[in-house]
Amino acid sequence: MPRSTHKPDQSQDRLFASEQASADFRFDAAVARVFPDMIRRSVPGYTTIIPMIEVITDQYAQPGSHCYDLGCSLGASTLAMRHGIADRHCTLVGVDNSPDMIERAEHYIALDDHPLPVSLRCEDILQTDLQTASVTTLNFTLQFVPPRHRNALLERIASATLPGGVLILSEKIRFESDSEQETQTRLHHEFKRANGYSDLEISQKRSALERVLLPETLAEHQQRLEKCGFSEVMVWYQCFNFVSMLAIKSS
Ligand SMILES: C[S@@+](CC[C@H](N)C(=O)[O-])C[C@H]1O[C@@H](n2cnc3c(N)ncnc32)[C@H](O)[C@@H]1O
Ligand SMILES: O=C(O)C(=O)C[C@]1(C(=O)O)C=C[C@@H](O)C=C1
Repeated sequence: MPRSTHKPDQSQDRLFASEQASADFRFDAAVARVFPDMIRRSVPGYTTIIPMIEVITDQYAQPGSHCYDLGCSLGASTLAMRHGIADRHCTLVGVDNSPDMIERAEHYIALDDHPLPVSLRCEDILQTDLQTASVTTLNFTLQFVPPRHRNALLERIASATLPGGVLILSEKIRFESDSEQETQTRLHHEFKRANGYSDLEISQKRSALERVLLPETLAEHQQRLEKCGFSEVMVWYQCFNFVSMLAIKSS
């Protein structure tokens, strides 16, 4: 009998499949390698949110302004912004502090045949320079920023945003009501199960994220966005405990 030539798919997320000592989740080389598969199978609505970032960017990108994708990972949200900007003359910047993510993002961006340049910065979004912004995206990034730094970051984004400009903020949220928290978490875990994750994978990833992904309530997000200088805040998408908001600066 010939030996099987079947090779495991290196791009499939099996990172939590075998029993392991709990360590904090990090955006390292192993995560970067499987990230497209991981985020699609873990975040309900991710495959809807990405194309809608293009639609929203198309509505709000102002010629001559900057557009920022903060925590761009492999550039999925950056590319959606690039296509939304189309032929307007904007400066598109993707920022991530994981060198493993930025290295792979360079590759994905080069494969996307489009004339608008993308400038990638391997920097901390808490430090990166922001100016004359019309569209800024934080697609599942703020949740990883330590809570004590979130206010200053959003103030900096709001003050760099031009009148009529927007912030697209997607986050995992928690709920005030224990019963809703329990139900929405169960539904999220069912989504992961339906996407082929085992109970062991779900529980080990949950432990790894416990100290690094710190969700807040929708009310906390909305109040802070308004306090930081956005005049209108709305939820444009929600699936279970994952939401995306649009925060608009008045024109
Ligand atoms: C869930 S991923 C974002 C997914 C991506 N926006 C997308 O739509 O595919 C979060 C990213 O934020 C980055 N990140 C977290 N904290 C950061 C910080 N302080 N500065 C820069 N990047 C950060 C991580 O390295 C990671 O790549
Ligand atoms: O909350 C979870 O269980 C997740 O796996 C979510 C999440 C995220 O929201 O960013 C966590 C880490 C990875 O970036 C992919 C997905």
